[in-house]
Amino acid sequence: MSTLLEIQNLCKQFGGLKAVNDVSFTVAEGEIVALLGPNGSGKTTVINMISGALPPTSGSIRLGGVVLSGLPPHKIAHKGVARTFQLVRALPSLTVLENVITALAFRGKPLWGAQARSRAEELLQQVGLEGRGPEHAADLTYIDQKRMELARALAADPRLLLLDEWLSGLNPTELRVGIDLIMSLRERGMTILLVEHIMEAVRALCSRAVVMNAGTKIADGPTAQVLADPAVVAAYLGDEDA
Ligand SMILES: Nc1ncnc2c1ncn2[C@@H]1O[C@H](COP(=O)(O)OP(=O)(O)OP(=O)(O)O)[C@@H](O)[C@H]1O
Repeated sequence: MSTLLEIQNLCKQFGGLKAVNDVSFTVAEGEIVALLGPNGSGKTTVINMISGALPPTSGSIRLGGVVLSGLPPHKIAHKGVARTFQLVRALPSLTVLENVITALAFRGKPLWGAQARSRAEELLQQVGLEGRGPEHAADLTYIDQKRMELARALAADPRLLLLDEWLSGLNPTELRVGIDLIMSLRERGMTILLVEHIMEAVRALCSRAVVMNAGTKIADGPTAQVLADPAVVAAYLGDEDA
């Protein structure tokens, strides 16, 4: 497998706080990698730097060899990075179909009119919302909002999908559905970096895990091995909320 995402010596400083401290890791093409760590360990800050929401203090981020660090979010999106957020960010007054069509209009090669409509319907089918296009986004259940958010991220035809706690807040039945949906993306060859606190999902989905603690990378390897690592267990035990 060839390397798609390459993060080298990444740092982010907020005043006196080193939120991300010299972190390096890679994600290969077609792989699902978990980015783990107790609350406040710097995971979302890493995701924010990959997507361009925050500029790194130092270090580099490359996608397929192309440097992303320092570019604004829309340019990074056009180079193939899409993300979901911890809290769903949809357009509640629009229909489900319109929400996806809007995302198609903002991608690197925008789609319009009938082409956009047909691609949006295809994406809705892919996330399990077939035929639900005319419904108002505000009326969707939580899992369906999550599905729609995923369709909006996939509208960009990303090379790398960043899922920031996409599965959080789901009940056990919905969680199973969510895990299956991410598995179906993996079967289509999607490369995913996933921040997640639900270990059941991490074990089911991720071949590899990278663990952070207090801004520093403390483990990186096959998921089962990493989760059994005493340093990882100790980091989580030190965090009552995890
Ligand atoms: N914009 C910001 N300004 C100042 N400090 C920040 C900012 N964003 C994050 N931090 C701090 O950086 C540290 C890492 O936060 P981050 O949100 O990346 O952690 P996390 O691992 O994603 O946590 P969680 O699992 O709770 O989402 C925390 O101490 C946080 O308070």
